[in-house]
Amino acid sequence: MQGAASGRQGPLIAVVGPSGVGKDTLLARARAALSDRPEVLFVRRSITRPASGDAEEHVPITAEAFDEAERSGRFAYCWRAHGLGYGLPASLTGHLAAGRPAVINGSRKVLAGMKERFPTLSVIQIAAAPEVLAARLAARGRESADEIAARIARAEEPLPIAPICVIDNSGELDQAAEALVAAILELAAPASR
Ligand SMILES: Nc1ncnc2c1ncn2[C@@H]1O[C@H](COP(=O)(O)OP(=O)(O)O)[C@@H](O)[C@H]1O
Ligand SMILES: O=P(O)(O)OC[C@H]1O[C@H](OP(=O)(O)OP(=O)(O)O)[C@H](O)[C@@H]1O
Repeated sequence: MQGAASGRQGPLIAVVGPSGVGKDTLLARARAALSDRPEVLFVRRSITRPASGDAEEHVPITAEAFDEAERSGRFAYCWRAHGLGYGLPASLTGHLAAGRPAVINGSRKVLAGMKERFPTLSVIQIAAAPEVLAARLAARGRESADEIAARIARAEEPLPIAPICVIDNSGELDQAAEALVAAILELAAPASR
């Protein structure tokens, strides 16, 4: 509780990168690897998408319920992308206020606004070659061909905030997962020491 005593917010760690790069798969690995560090919160997002059995176990929410939750301030933060709404639970605010670290799957395009809201935000970027992304999205089978094309078109968008590191997930999942765990631990350390 050192962070709470000193008034310092815990680190908020956003893992970002284009669709298909492996964010959710890597986050699931990292969460399992850090199960002995319960103070590191892996945030469960509300998304206006039905549960799909993919690597992210999000909370499905209707568009109407999302709008209402946004209006009444029941998200710590929320955004829209790819025609969907994404919300972070209000409980995140208290977790950070207690000086504890949290990890989210973030959107590249809202990083600047998120940094204003959460000054302790750090960014970890995941990268992979565009042809790898296209193959993975097709194999994942969650989006239509048109939706996949739109997501690939956004693959090269620049980040509004410089990442503290870039992890290449074009190859072996194990290697990239190890790098992500190391990066999270380094960022999480000051608040949990
Ligand atoms: N290093 C990897 N090697 C092979 N397949 C991977 C790797 N990383 C992720 N995948 C697969 O690629 C697809 C997209 O991964 P996902 O975690 O859903 O990406 P994102 O959350 O960034 O869209 C999934 O089917 C996943 O199993
Ligand atoms: O602005 P962007 O960086 O493109 O990101 C937009 C949104 O898309 C991703 O989520 P989603 O679960 O819909 O997609 P993904 O798993 O294919 O990345 C990501 O986590 C963001 O919430």
